[in-house]
Amino acid sequence: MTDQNTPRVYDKAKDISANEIPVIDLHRLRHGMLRDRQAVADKIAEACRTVGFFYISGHGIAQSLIDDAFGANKAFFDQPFEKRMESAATKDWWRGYVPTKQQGEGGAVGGSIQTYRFMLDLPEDDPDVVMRKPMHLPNRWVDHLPGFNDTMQTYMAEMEVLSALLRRAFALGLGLPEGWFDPFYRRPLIQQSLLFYPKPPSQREEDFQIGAGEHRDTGAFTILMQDDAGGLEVGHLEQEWVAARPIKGTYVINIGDMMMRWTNGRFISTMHRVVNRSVKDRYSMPYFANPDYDSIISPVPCLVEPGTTNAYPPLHFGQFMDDFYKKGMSYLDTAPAA
Ligand SMILES: O=C(O)CCC(=O)C(=O)O
Ligand SMILES: [Fe+2]
Repeated sequence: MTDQNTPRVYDKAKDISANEIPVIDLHRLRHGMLRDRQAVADKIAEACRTVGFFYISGHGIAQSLIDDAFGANKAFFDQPFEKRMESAATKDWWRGYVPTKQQGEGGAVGGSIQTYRFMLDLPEDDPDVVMRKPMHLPNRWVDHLPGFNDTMQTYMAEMEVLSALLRRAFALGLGLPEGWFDPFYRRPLIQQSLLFYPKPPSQREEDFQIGAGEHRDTGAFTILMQDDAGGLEVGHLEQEWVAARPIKGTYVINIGDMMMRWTNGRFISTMHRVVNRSVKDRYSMPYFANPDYDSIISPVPCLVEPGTTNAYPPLHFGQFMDDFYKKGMSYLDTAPAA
C-alpha cells in the first residue's frame, strides 16, 4: 500500500538526442513529385514503426499564426476562474472549458491540466448535426476576448490542411494509395485543445505534479504545438521516459490508438505524459486528428499478413468516442475547484 501523505516524485525523464525522436522536414511532401513525397513518407513510416513520435519542420503553418494561437490560449487561461467557467463543458455539450481532470475509467487523463476544447463546427442542417447531438453541438466561442474566435477559426482551418497532408503521408508510407484515409475524414470528430499546465509551486522534486497522466491518444494521430517550457515525456520503446524537448517551429506528431488499429499494430501508439518542471506555466495545443463518427476502424486488409490474424476487432469510432468523453466528464459529478 502507498502512503497517501507521501508526495509522489516523478523521476526526471532522460534527455535523448533528436535522432531518437526524428525531426522530419515536410517541405518535399508539400511541394514535391510523387517520388519526393514517397521519400518523406518512408521516413515518417519508419518513425511510426519504431517510436510512434516524430517532429515536423517545413509544415507550412506560419509562426505568426502559431504565436496568435498561443496568445488566445494564454488570454483564455488568464481569465479568472468564474469567467472561464462561463464556457465550461457540460455532460450534454462537451466542447469548451474542462477545468480539471480526474484519473478516470476509459483512459481519461488525470493531472493538473486544464483544457479548452474545440471540435468541427458543421452547418446546422447537416444530417450529423440533426441526428447526433451532442457530439456535433457547436463550439463555445468566447466573444468577449478580442480576436480569440477569429484566431482559433483560422488556426483550426490550417490544422485541417496539415492533418490531410499527414494522413496522405501515412498512407504512402504504408504502401497504400495516398487518399486511402480520406473517406474517413468527411465530418471528422477532430479536437483542437488549448492546454494549460500551472507552474509547480517550487523547484523541489516533490512539488512537481503530474500535468497529464500517462496515456495513449485515442484518435488516429495528434499534431501538437508546445511552448518552450518542456515537460512532454515519451515512454520510448516502453523502457524509460524520455523528454520530447521543445524545438522551436516544429510540431510533435504522435500515433494514436486508431492508427495502430488501422495498421494492425505496425504503427505504434506510444505512452506519454506531461510533467511541468519549469518555473513558468506551460501552454500547449494538440490537434487530435480523429476520424468521422461513423467510421468502423479495422486493420487495412493488405496490412494483415497472410497466415497471421487481424489483431483488432472492428470498432465503431463514434460510439467509442461518445463513451470516452462521457467517462472523461465524470469530474462533473463533483464540483470543480478554482
Ligand atoms: O501537452 C502536451 O504536450 C501533450 C498533451 C497530451 O498528450 C494530450 O492532451 O493527449
Ligand atoms: Fe496525449
